[in-house]
Amino acid sequence: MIGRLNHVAIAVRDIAKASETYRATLGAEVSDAVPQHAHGVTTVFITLPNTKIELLEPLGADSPIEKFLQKNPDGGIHHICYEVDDIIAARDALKGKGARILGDGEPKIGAHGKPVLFLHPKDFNGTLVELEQA
Ligand SMILES: CC[C@@H](C(=O)O)C(=O)SCCNC(=O)CCNC(=O)[C@H](O)C(C)(C)COP(=O)(O)OP(=O)(O)OC[C@H]1O[C@@H](n2cnc3c(N)ncnc32)[C@H](O)[C@@H]1OP(=O)(O)O
Ligand SMILES: [Co+2]
Repeated sequence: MIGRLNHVAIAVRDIAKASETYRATLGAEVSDAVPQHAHGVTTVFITLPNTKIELLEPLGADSPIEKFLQKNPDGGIHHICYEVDDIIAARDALKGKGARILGDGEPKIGAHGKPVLFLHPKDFNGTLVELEQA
């Protein structure tokens, strides 16, 4: 079902500082920061030859990454995002196998303008999984 690795997301407290580490220390191509109000995070994407890194900073009072950063104050890997051809078919197949779809179970438009869904980390080896329609 899953296809390409779209991105690996890292939660950080200070996205400007983290972006500078990728740009100046690691020599990577770094995007501008974009507030994603529907998701409660600000994102920066680092383009690598074979995938992307998504930096996430909390946005607003109810950010879904706030608790994670309280547990991991230095930041850390937050989720991995796989592409799927048909997100509704993938969701329904996963639900049928007992996986928990987070939120209301309906896809939201993600950072790339495509539908995304999240799967509970307890169902996937302790890793929060995002699915993005290819
Ligand atoms: C910009 C849009 C989009 C894109 O296009 O790329 C994004 O990436 S948005 C990214 C941010 N959005 C989300 O993360 C949405 C989905 N997340 C959630 O619904 C919640 O964060 C959560 C995963 C259900 C966690 O809820 P929370 O209230 O923060 O914590 P809990 O205490 O309820 O956690 C339960 C359990 O799971 C463990 N956990 C939590 N987060 C992670 C994680 N990122 N990776 C691995 N494990 C995680 C947590 O430690 C708890 O475990 P126990 O302590 O053992 O109970
Ligand atoms: Co993501």
